[in-house]
Amino acid sequence: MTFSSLPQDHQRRSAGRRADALMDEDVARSEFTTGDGEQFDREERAALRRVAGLSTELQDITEVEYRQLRLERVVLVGVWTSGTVRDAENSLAELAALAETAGALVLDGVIQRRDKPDPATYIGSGKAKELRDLVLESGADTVVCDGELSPGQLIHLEDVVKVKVVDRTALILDIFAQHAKSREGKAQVSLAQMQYMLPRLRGWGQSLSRQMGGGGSSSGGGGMATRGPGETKIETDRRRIREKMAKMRREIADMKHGRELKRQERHRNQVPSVAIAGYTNAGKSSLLNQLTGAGVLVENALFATLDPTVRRATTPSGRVYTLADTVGFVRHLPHHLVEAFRSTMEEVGDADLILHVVDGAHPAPEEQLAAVREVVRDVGAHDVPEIVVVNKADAADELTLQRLLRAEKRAIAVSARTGLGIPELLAWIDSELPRPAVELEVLVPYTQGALVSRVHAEGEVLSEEHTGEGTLLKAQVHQELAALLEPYVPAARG
Ligand SMILES: Nc1nc2c(ncn2[C@@H]2O[C@H](COP(=O)(O)OP(=O)(O)OP(=O)(O)O)[C@@H](O)[C@H]2O)c(=O)[nH]1
Ligand SMILES: [Mg+2]
Repeated sequence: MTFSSLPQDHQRRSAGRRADALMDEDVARSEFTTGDGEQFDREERAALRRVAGLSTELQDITEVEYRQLRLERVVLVGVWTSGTVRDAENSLAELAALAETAGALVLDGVIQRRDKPDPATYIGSGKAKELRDLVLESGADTVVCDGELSPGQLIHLEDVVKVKVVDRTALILDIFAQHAKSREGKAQVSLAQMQYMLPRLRGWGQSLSRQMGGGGSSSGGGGMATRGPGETKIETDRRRIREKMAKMRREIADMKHGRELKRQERHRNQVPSVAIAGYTNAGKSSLLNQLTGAGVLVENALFATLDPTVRRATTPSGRVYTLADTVGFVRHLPHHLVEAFRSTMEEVGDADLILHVVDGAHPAPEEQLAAVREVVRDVGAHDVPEIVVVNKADAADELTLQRLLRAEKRAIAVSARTGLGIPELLAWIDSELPRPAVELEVLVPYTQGALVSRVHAEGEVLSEEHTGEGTLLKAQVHQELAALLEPYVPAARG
């Protein structure tokens, strides 16, 4: 990613770029909207509002030409049904970031105020024609809609704007497909893509049948032609896809079994686990790197991480725990994907502690917190203790930080970039990890040094003394370690 994808960057840029008369008019109009519950201004309803500053087109002509060779040129369109104009613009800015992450060049973005999306064409039919003009004027080859469209809406809107129309769901699926690395991650994404594709086959099938009809089918006999060849073709395609999906589900179930075993292993060793969850681009991977020194990919792009990474880490007091990085959340995460990515969510549900990372420099961090919590609740992780880690404190404004820390009882401000607040966070993690259950006193001979190290790493050492016979330890350890130490309990040796 060579250009910035952060929504707030768009906003910053948009603030300084409102010279254009049309935009000025829009800005002026937006002052009439004061938010929820108010009757929509008539003019507002009629207008296709241009969201300023969304274009990521570069001024440098050589770079533009280079990018035009390989990137799709897109225009974004959203239907704004509730909330303030800022909410609507944020949503479209996020869509722009998603489109860029998918490798597209965003030329323009518009939103329409409506009670609900038009059942036929998503935006109103009149607006769809205006959108067609915008597409022509900007030279776009794709329209991206900020929602999940029905198969019919996609087809009808495509008929009007005469370029490819994709929705938010398809876009996110595409990003996931580009980024998934592990075999399981890849399988899950293609399963989700097939699920999304299945009800939308009709459209492709229809145009296919038209083509075939034109070419003249070779079936000859009129008797069996009660069904068009196209329809038969769709049915075969559907069946093939269903079979493939079933096969894929079985494969995923097998892979899941392997992961399950690994997790049980970790459980048996009673290594406490901490899961990092949070909205996409909040800085989860950066935090993992800060806490463990791991070299996990950090990118100013949405969904840089699509496979759960688990690292071993040590608290300041020397206790070992595992830290899992997870896939980021996004609003309106396609339903099939929530299902498909349950695997990484399961890490979250199973953890002893959740570090919920939120980007303190984002314009709407509270919304991100809420969106993540909704999914966390969905996977049954509601009783796992949570620490809210307000990240990017170096870039966030002080008021926002104060507001978040006041609202969230268990929160801490950090910067994964500068290291600010990290020692405090580590100390907090240390105090939150479950305490080992068995307290014992042992005299471990010096030949068993490895065992002493394990007590340090996995248990809690209360006192340690080096005697002539070995290390005299008073410690709290988990069951398994207690069993290994059993022979060295002085009383047992008589
Ligand atoms: N200013 C600032 N930027 C940060 C900080 N932490 C992370 N970033 C930046 O935020 C962007 C996203 O960081 P990642 O760690 O990849 O975020 P993530 O939550 O893992 O993102 P996904 O895996 O894409 O969901 C990168 O450009 C980071 O450099 C911070 O403390 N301060
Ligand atoms: Mg990441």
